[in-house]
Amino acid sequence: MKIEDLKVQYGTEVVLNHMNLTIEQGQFVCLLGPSGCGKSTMLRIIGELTSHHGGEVRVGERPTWEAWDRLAYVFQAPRLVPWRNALDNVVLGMQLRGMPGSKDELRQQAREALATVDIEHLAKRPAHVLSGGEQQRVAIARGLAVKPEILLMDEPFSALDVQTRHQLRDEIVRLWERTGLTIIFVTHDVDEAIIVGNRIVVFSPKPTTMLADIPVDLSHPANPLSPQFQLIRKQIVAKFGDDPAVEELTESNLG
Ligand SMILES: Nc1ncnc2c1ncn2[C@@H]1O[C@H](COP(=O)(O)OP(=O)(O)OP(=O)(O)O)[C@@H](O)[C@H]1O
Repeated sequence: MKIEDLKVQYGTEVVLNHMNLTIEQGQFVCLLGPSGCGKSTMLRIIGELTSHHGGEVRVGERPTWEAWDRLAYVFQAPRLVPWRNALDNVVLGMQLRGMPGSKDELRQQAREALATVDIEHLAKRPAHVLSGGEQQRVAIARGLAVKPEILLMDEPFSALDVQTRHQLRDEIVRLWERTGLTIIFVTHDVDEAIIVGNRIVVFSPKPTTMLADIPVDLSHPANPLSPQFQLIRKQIVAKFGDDPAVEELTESNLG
């Protein structure tokens, strides 16, 4: 996936300008930066949910509007149909994508996607009675069921309680290691970025620039108590100097 000279402007405000980013297949890339710097905007552009005003975004050889079938999105809120059960929410996602197969075949694939996130046993439960963590697992299963090459995740765990957030971080890392998926993960939490990502792209506060592109050569999920973790943390925090944005990024939610 390649972003070249990207520009996004709303009215007179330029949110992103001259942004370049190349992501290789199989990377787990965290886009880290303070509120309002344009992380979600960049993700939405990759996912073709919003348009840009300059530059190019390509997935493989194709522009994003031709590559939508290679991408899946997981939002901060699970966005399930509340009266449908978990399985049928996943099937709906597949149907909206126009995936081929009979209803039974789609259901079987949906069941497999639920099993990937350990909630096959909840398949028949209506979405509105599921816990927040269970709902987010359904949302991840819905994303996986369309068999994407790139999973786009926009602060997917930030609305969850601490324990569930930790569990899902571990699970997404295991899933990434098992599947070789490319994951692009937006967060404003420096610890979360180091725990899950094998590469961290650090955005400055507005006017937004890329402050750093940091490889995380740790075994994942990374252990926050390890000296290597703390070293990378220091490296990121130093990029912000005295900027007050650093407080937001380091408000630890490690629990
Ligand atoms: N459709 C839009 N119209 C006008 N302004 C927009 C639009 N979409 C985003 N913006 C503005 O662009 C800036 C970047 O927003 P974005 O949501 O990408 O930030 P972010 O880094 O993801 O922040 P957060 O972590 O708070 O979600 C913000 O100032 C936002 O108000």
